[in-house]
Amino acid sequence: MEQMNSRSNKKKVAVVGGGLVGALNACFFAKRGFDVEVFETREDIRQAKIVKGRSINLALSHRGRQALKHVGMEEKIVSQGIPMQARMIHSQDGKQSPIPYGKKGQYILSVDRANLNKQLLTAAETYPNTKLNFDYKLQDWSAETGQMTFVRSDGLEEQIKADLIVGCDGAFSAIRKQFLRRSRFNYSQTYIPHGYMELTMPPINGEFAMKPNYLHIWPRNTFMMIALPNLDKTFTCTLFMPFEEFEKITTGNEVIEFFQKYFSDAIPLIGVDTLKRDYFRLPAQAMVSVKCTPYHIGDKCVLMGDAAHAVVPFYGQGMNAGFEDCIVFEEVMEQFNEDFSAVLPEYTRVRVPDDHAVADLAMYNYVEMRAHVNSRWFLFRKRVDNLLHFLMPRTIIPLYTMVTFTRTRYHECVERWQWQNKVINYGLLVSATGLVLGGSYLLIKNPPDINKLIIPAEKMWNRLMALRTP
Ligand SMILES: Cc1cc2nc3c(=O)[nH]c(=O)nc-3n(C[C@H](O)[C@H](O)[C@H](O)COP(=O)(O)OP(=O)(O)OC[C@H]3O[C@@H](n4cnc5c(N)ncnc54)[C@H](O)[C@@H]3O)c2cc1C
Ligand SMILES: Cc1cnn(-c2ccc(OCc3ccccc3)c(C(=O)O)c2)c1-c1ccc(Cl)c(F)c1
Repeated sequence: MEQMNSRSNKKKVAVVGGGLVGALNACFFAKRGFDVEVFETREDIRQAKIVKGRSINLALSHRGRQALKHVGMEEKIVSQGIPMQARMIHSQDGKQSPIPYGKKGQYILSVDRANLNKQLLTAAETYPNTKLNFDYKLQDWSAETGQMTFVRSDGLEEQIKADLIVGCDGAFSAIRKQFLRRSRFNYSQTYIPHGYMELTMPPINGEFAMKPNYLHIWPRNTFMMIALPNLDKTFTCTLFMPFEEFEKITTGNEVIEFFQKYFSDAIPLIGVDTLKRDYFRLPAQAMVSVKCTPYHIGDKCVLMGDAAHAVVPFYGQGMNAGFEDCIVFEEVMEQFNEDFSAVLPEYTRVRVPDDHAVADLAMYNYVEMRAHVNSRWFLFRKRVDNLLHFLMPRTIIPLYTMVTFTRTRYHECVERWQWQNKVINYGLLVSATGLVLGGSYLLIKNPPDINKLIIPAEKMWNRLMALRTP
């Protein structure tokens, strides 16, 4: 049965995918008065019990909040999130070191993924010109006619047409498949060797097991773990580790041995039995990075969110970038007066460099943290970042601050970070040179009495020898 757009003179927009970005996008288009229909393959999660295999909570930061603000959802979502004002770095010896993110107002929020998705779906549904369709799986679609074929769980097919198709169907997008059949569509995907597993840290005596207003990080080079707080006073711990390491651990005792070696302080907080049980609840999940361009086909279809740019989660920006996609598209719609034939190519031109930059940043972070970052290095880097920013607040802005607490375009964050690194390296070179020249000048001007030097050195040597155990 073909459904034509006959309900209003406004064009019909079909949002494929009712996840985080699709649900938010529906609000953006509905707010503009379009005739919006959302098609989601899953059942309505507001009636379902648990959404298996998805990260349970997420870090929401400035970019995502600005998008929520545009549709009047920021306050509601922020009120249901838990602020994380600093990182809490867990060293291997169990020491915990807080490092603030910046000024008082600079914090990220731990938000529940399922709750956020439900709230956004309900917000979309409040618009009279929006309809949500669940159990609609996109099978195929035509770029020429804008006709989509959906299959239902009873096997029935349904053809539906729209003036604009917005692909928000995630990293393994069915909408994107049509793009892959076309020439001059550039696409790359990378699965990283690490997987992730989520473990729950229960409350202790009804209270959070750790300080709640922190992003807890256990950086162990190859292995990393983070913990974000939940409103029910649990923490969701995410363990990142190469799949081959996950596969080596096959018994409960091996889980405990592994945690004893790398995350010993977490064992009493998660609990031995909980740890042994949760570790085998679900297998480790894969992480993929997807980059593609262009994001549009003609004036018919545009990709947003993970369908356009799935990123590895080592910067906490995937959802924030997808939410920012919605703002950028909105800005271009305003600029080109909703003329899709102009809006879509301009959206690709403007947004691709930034989404590729955040994908590269996330991958860079993954490589950097896996290779170099243990707790000592993490602390050192962040303290240096914060000190330089304190000394030269307008010249040196930590990369993480630009990405997380501003709407500076992602690609400009990278450019500025590269420029700042040059300034810092140049400054270090000049100071090192000054030290060497100054030191040499002083040595030449007032040469030391070598005899005095020799005696202390001799005395030091004798002391060292005396320390030697027989
Ligand atoms: C471990 C992990 C931790 C993360 N942490 C963070 C974080 O801290 N902060 C952050 O900003 N981001 C984070 N992310 C990234 C974030 O989860 C994603 O960027 C975000 O979910 C993307 O939203 P989306 O709507 O584009 O895609 P999805 O959330 O994947 O939604 C896609 C929707 O489309 C539906 N769908 C799929 N195929 C079809 C079809 N054929 N027909 C109809 N519907 C379909 C799906 O059912 C789903 O509902 C994390 C990701 C992972 C894996
Ligand atoms: C979910 C979420 C939200 N933000 N971040 C995040 C990411 C990177 C960071 O620093 C990079 C760096 C630290 C030290 C040296 C170089 C780079 C910081 C920080 O500065 O606190 C915070 C994460 C996150 C996600 C996964 C892992 Cl594994 C992780 F550790 C944290």
